[in-house]
Amino acid sequence: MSGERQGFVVTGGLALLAGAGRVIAPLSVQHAVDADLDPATVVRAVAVGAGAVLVAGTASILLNRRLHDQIGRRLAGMRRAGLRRVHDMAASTADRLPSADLTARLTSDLDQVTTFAQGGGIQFLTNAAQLVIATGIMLAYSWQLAVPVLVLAAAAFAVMLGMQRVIARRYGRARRDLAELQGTVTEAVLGAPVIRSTGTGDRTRAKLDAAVDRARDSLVRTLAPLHTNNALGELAISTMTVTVLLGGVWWALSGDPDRLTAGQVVAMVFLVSFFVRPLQFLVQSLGEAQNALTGWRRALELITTPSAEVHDGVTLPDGPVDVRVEHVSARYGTGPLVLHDVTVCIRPGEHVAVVGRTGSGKSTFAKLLTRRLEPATGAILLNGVPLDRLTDASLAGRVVVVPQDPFLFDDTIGRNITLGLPGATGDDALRVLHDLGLREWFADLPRGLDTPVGLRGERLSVGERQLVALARTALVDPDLVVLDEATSGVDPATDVAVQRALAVLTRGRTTVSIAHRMITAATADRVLVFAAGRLVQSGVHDALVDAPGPYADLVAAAMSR
Ligand SMILES: Nc1ncnc2c1ncn2[C@@H]1O[C@H](COP(=O)(O)OP(=O)(O)OP(=O)(O)O)[C@@H](O)[C@H]1O
Repeated sequence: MSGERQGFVVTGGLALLAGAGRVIAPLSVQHAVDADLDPATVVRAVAVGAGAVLVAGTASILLNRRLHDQIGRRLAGMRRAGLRRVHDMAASTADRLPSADLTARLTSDLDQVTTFAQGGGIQFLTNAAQLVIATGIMLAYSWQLAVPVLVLAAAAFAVMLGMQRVIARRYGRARRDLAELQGTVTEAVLGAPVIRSTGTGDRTRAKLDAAVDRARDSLVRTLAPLHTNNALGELAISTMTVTVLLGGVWWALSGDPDRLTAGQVVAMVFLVSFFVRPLQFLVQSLGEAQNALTGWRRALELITTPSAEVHDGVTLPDGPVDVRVEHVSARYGTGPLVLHDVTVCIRPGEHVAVVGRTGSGKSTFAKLLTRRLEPATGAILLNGVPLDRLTDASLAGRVVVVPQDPFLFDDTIGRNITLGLPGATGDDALRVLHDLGLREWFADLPRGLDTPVGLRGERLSVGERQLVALARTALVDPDLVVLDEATSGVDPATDVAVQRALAVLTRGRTTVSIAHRMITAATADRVLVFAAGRLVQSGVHDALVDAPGPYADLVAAAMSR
């Protein structure tokens, strides 16, 4: 037997023991009653009953421990795998991927599974076992009394199930209203300065009040079916008890030789409640079980989404990188094409500046080069190898992106610079800062390399964050740099430092700069001009600026600012 199957058998066995232990009590009572409460039989019955309770309790504890342990381990594994997938997706896609949403969804899905499995799930198992055993004993005692009980139970089950669906629907509505309330509160808190400065406090308060009222109303609406269901359970128990009692007594009086003994009638009455309570519980927790199952399925779906990482591809051939873009067009998701039929070659060591109006497709072009977006048509080749066949491992450190606002980890400047190169030391960081002409900037730092940058680098300005990212990039010594120039928040002194560092970094290295300032375009080897998703001009600054066309217009617009 495989380990997993053996595990199921042990779990099932423990659940049966726990369920059976509870059902022994009515049997003991029956023996005691049928022996006319003979002291010896009563003592024996009590001893058996006590033993059964002990066995049921122990089985329950063992089952609890076992399930807690196994479920905990399995869910932790799923959480790890799921978060890894979210991280991979965030690193390898340019779509506006709601990674935070995915993480929140995974967390709540798995929490749902945990809550059910560790709480209701264990009870679900023992109650199911109890239901099966109680049914078996009732049928063994008297099918004549058991059948009406089962018919009544089936009817009660059907009604309770229908009611449960209503409850689930109303709970769903309540959950949506609560989420909306949460969203409204978050918006009001985050937008507080805007709300105050625009004098729209009253409107916000009214919106908040309405959201609170909606959430309260929909929560209240769940109560009526909930109470009805509980009442239905009680009604079912009473009806069945009366049926068994009246039926048993009437039968006893009929003088039928097969009639039940007094003890058996009493035991049947007990069994009815041992039968209906679990039924009620099962119906009530069916919704939770369904939610848990949906959560489990959604988490699995996320975990098994194929990874975009390339492990078994080709290694990027050594040396400076040449880039060939052949008839490439691109789109986001299922949206329209935002880049059309772009063809361009970038020589090894060439510094190309990409310019164009906002929305013209510059960043999309950069994302394509760094494999954060797949071309819809056409191909991109690095050193003659299609980009989608290059392994992630061979691209790491050789193709590097410097975003507009680089991400820094909550650590020191030194460690943020050295993190890309395993084994790099503070001396390496100092050397690279020196090479990039950043010693002066560095000298002004309060604690040198040990200066903490804060969460996401918030203690540094955008320009300074770019300086750290440029130093990090220079230390890794990549063959292709794709740089998105910062558009704002860079003071003149830092700007000079950035330009100086850039000049060193791009020297002899294939570089694609998304240039937001004309100075960057003017100092690049070549300028690519994009307009409405098309590459409309390509050439050196001096030649383009003198010819009438989009580039000359852009330069003129920049000068008139
Ligand atoms: N993640 C995305 N999902 C959907 N559409 C996008 C996404 N990113 C960009 N776009 C769309 O693609 C087009 C090109 O955008 P892109 O960001 O490449 O332009 P850009 O020239 O870099 O602009 P900017 O200078 O403002 O950054 C635009 O119409 C934009 O709305």
